[in-house]
Amino acid sequence: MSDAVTAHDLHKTYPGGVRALAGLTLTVRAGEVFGLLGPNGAGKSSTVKILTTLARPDSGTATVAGHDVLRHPDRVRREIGVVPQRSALDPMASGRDNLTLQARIFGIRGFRRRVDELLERFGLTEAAGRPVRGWSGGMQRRLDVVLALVHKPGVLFLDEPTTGLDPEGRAQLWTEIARLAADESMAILLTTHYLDEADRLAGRLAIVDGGRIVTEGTPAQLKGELRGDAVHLELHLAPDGPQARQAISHVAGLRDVALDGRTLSARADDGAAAVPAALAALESAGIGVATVTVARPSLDDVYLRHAGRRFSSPGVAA
Ligand SMILES: Nc1ncnc2c1ncn2[C@@H]1O[C@H](COP(=O)(O)OP(=O)(O)OP(=O)(O)O)[C@@H](O)[C@H]1O
Repeated sequence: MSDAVTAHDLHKTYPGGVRALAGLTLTVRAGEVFGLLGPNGAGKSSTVKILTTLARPDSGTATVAGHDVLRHPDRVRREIGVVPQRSALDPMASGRDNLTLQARIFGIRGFRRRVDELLERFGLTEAAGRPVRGWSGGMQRRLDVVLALVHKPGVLFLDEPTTGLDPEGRAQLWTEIARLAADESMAILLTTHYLDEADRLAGRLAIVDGGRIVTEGTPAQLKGELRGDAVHLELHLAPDGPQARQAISHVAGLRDVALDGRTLSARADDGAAAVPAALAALESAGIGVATVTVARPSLDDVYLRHAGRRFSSPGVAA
């Protein structure tokens, strides 16, 4: 299967010295949904901007649908659909007028049928004649996706598509995205800072942190790397952290002990069996524990392992 998107060793530093990309490399295969998962500021949007020809890297190379993004940006633009983080809809125009304008820009013949089909498929036919500003956030976002699909792109970029949507709007859009990927055999590059979104939609995903990919694989592979259970112990007092970490580092059955704020995390082949010994060790060190949880590994645990902190740490938006 050919590669729909390749990025090799992308570097980008913005004026003022903010380093957004520090050697990012990724490949999206034709027909797959690839998730780029990372917290705010990780470099996801900078990657999308380069791949969609809206920004240039300082160094590195990239191709989309077989075209070099720097040498043939016009060819790339014809092959891609982009749903940007901020909606590009004209709020005063109707849904149908927004789509018609887009179809004309791309010079699509017989676009009325295509527009009607897409409106129907995304459940927007009834609202299509009304100005977009009166639509719900979820409907507007679905129209953003439709807008990106009018010219039948082979590669679709979705930049944090569900940010700001209520749970119902998110669930509906997830269903549409999953269906799109299955029906259209289109490559989709999805950026998100929602772990559950990446888990649900991406066939493969890469975790991006500090402008580079720290790990990649299928969600199941990434979680499978983490043998056994995830044990999380929340301490009463954050300053106890280092001593608590020391205290449980010798407990039999626990490994990969990490401290983030006042939460100690560890892996265990049998979490339930290891917890009593961990609690006893902490008690004899005079350290109070507020909560204990034992769970199957999640993508959050994968993130912790590779980025060295929890996804939901202060300063890391989840
Ligand atoms: N135009 C710009 N000028 C200066 N700094 C920028 C610019 N765009 C992005 N940055 C900085 O580059 C870093 C990476 O930003 P980027 O938007 O690529 O990350 P992100 O993972 O998409 O985050 P978000 O989810 O907030 O969009 C951040 O520190 C950001 O503040």
